Amino acid sequence: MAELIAILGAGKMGEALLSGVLRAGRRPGELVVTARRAERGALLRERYGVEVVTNAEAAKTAGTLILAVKPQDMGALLDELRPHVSPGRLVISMAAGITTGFIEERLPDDVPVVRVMSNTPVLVDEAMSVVSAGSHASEEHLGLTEELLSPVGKVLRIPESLQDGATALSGSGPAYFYYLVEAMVDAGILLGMPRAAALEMVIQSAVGAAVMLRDSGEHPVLLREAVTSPGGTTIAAIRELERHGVRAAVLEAIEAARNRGRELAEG
Ligand SMILES: NC(=O)C1=CN([C@@H]2O[C@H](COP(=O)(O)OP(=O)(O)OC[C@H]3O[C@@H](n4cnc5c(N)ncnc54)[C@H](O)[C@@H]3O)[C@@H](O)[C@H]2O)C=CC1
Ligand SMILES: O=C(O)[C@@H]1CCC=N1
Repeated sequence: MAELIAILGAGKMGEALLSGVLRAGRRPGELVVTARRAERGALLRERYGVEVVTNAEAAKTAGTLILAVKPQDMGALLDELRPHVSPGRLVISMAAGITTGFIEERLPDDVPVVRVMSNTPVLVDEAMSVVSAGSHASEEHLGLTEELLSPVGKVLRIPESLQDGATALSGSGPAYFYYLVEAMVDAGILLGMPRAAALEMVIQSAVGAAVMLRDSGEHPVLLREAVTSPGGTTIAAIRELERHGVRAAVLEAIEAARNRGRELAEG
């Protein structure tokens, strides 16, 4: 039997990964989950057919432990796991801000830790996941992590020093696009459109733009220039975006997210 994988703290991200790993062909018997609330565990058991165990049981039985709790809950979870984790286990953390050093300090010596930042498009196999090795994690551990994540999207190796930046850029990234969609739909309402029609127009424009960004091989600047006719409508909108400092706001917003990530490990 393949080694057991445990997802500890299966909330939004843990469940998204669980569903992705199952879609990728693993059997429910190859996975276990832990949950703080019994009802949450029962729901996951019913929805996916996976066994729900305690954190201690997961640590004792699983070869790979995926930590998917909030950063604020990580210290308490690691204290609970410490007596049960042996050096053979691979620990993968999905938490924002929490460094591999934070985890290594709280677990027995030499436990390999890989830090991952993924995003919610895991749910549609379009995640962006970035991975970094802790001080005891080898090429094999990075490879195992990539094997788990690649069926649910793209995976990139990055130095751990860039993890908080990646969290701000791609971990939180989907939220910025949803926010822009919301704002554009509001603009449609302002222009007198029915909400449903505005939503359809904006979503399809977003999907079309995303597919062109991914598949055309063109730089985003060239794609935008192709939409922006001389003396036309698009440049009138771009002038307003520039006048309101939207580019500077994006730079500052993403820097603020990076800085917040740095604070999270401090509790
Ligand atoms: N939501 C997102 O878009 C992303 C979240 N993340 C990271 O993923 C992690 C989880 O985030 P979400 O899924 O959004 O949060 P969530 O709150 O939906 O899930 C966390 C789950 O862990 C459970 N939990 C807490 N302590 C526990 C314990 N000791 N034992 C068992 N279960 C426990 C909670 O009850 C909850 O169900 C966070 O560290 C976050 O930084 C990373 C990338 C994207
Ligand atoms: O907002 C957060 O803290 C998490 C991490 C990246 C996306 N969501």
